[in-house]
Amino acid sequence: MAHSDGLTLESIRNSLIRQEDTIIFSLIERAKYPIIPQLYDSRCSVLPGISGSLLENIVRETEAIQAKYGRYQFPEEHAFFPDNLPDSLVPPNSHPQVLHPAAASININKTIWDMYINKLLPLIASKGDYENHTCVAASDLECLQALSRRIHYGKFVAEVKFKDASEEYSPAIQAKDRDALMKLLTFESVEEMVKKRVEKKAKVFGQEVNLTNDAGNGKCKIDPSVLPCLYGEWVMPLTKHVEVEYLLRRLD
Ligand SMILES: O=C(O)C(=O)C[C@]1(C(=O)O)C=C[C@@H](O)C=C1
Repeated sequence: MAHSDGLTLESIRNSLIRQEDTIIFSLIERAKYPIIPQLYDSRCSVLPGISGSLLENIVRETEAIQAKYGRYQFPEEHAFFPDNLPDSLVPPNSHPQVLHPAAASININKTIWDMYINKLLPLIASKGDYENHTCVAASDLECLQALSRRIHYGKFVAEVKFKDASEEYSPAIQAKDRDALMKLLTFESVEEMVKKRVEKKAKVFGQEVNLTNDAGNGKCKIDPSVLPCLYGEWVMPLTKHVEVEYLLRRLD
């Protein structure tokens, strides 16, 4: 069903499908590099007078620049270090506001950061060193932002589901019944399809391409089985968590 803002569950799902490509390409890029412990450990910081890990500092400062130029005016964008961001120099965009204003209070980037560094990275890279630490941090930031956008897109999914069936969702929202909301918004068959598709995309996008052998020797730049695991254990559960958090505030 299309709403006044033009959104449908199908259009939102199409966006999630396209975002899979971004996530998988960014992970394939990140898999080129090792895990450099000095990048993630604040005790190893080589920056005089600066606290926090090198990655934290690069992300914080990159976000400050992007905030200045309007990145966080878009409700699908969430900063990892939202405190003390500079004001945007760009005039507010004129897109209609689709989400309930309470959406702005939901940011689960701390959980996404922890999942990415401690769970996902070890599945796609091993410890080592690479001279250009900043280059690796930039690649981490690409992955983190792509994952964050996808997971927080749950707010849009939830908004459309609510508008499609407010009479079903409202009693569970009023009762603050998280389990009932989770049940209402879960589509197991869709989740199974997503897991199969991301594995297949990783196989296709990650293959070696050469002129003599189209099949690329079966070699893959990233282990395709990481993708259904990433989506099944973290991306979809966290998206659903965002959906529930959003719905709980939807009638405020
Ligand atoms: O497509 C939906 O209905 C969603 O809510 C998105 C999503 C996902 O994260 O991919 C989450 C929950 C559903 O069970 C299926 C898929």
